[in-house]
Amino acid sequence: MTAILEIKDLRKVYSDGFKALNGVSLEIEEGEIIALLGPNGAGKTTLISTVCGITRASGGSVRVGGFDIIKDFRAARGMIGLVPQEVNLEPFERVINTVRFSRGLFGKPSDDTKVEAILRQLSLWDKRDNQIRELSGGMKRRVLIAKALSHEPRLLFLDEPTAGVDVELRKDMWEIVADLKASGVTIVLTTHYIEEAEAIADRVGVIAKGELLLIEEKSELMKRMGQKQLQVQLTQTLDGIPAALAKYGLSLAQDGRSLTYTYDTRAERTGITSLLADVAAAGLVLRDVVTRQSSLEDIFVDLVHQDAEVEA
Ligand SMILES: Nc1ncnc2c1ncn2[C@@H]1O[C@H](COP(=O)(O)OP(=O)(O)OP(=O)(O)O)[C@@H](O)[C@H]1O
Repeated sequence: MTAILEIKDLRKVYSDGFKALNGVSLEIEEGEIIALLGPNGAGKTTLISTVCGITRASGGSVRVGGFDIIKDFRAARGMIGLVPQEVNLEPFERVINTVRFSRGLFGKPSDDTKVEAILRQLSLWDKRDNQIRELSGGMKRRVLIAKALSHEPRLLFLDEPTAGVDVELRKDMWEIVADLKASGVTIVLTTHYIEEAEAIADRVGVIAKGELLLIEEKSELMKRMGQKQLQVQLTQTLDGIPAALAKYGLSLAQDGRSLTYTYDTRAERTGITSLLADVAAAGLVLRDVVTRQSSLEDIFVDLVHQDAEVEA
């Protein structure tokens, strides 16, 4: 596989001195779907704008399909499609002309067969002669995607494609993204929705305060999510973990009144039955037992939180 996007140590300092990107490095293989998760103001839009040449980087480098975004701007930009967060369409323009015009902006010869294929892929062909103002919000978002695809880019950025969209439309969008991937387009999307990243991404990146804290295969993250914790609450207070329970790798709560056991839900044997038997054999009396599943959301919150602590 070849990298369609190579970002090295990308930095952005805005004119007011604000550091929005603090050395982000990232490689994306052709055909992947990457979801970038991050809280408000994390730098997601700045990252996309810099790659697309809308914002100028303060340091670092970006190559798209091997082309440097500064030295070979036209070639690099021609490979990218951008679907912005905000709907910025001309209300009185017809759908088909909007897409034709965008294609022309990239210097591509007019090709109505291509435009038709794009409109059909996005279920907009029946609306081709409608004015933009006559479309629903979901259709307008699809027009934005059609525009972004008009010059046949290989890498598509979707900046919060489902922000403020209802559940049904969100699922439609996920299907569109899956279709685009099947047609060979590499996709980078930003989102606040963890379930969105879970549903469609191959890899998930977490950005906070201008730094990429993690980028990992979704399946690896899912493995971590497979971990569950069992908290054994006791009637007595312990000073330490009893030797008879050493093999379970337990952690003792600060107040000495509960033991926590971490296990893999998908393992053949979780070890819970023998743990509880050994707890009883060690003379400990249970007050309660609580289980908890770690989710992608926990991982996300932990990471963002740790980052804030390091900085404090
Ligand atoms: N033109 C600008 N001048 C100064 N600061 C800016 C400018 N544009 C963005 N910022 C700041 O850079 C930081 C990152 O903004 P950015 O829009 O990239 O975040 P984001 O992760 O996309 O957030 P959201 O999820 O809210 O869209 C924010 O603190 C923002 O205020």
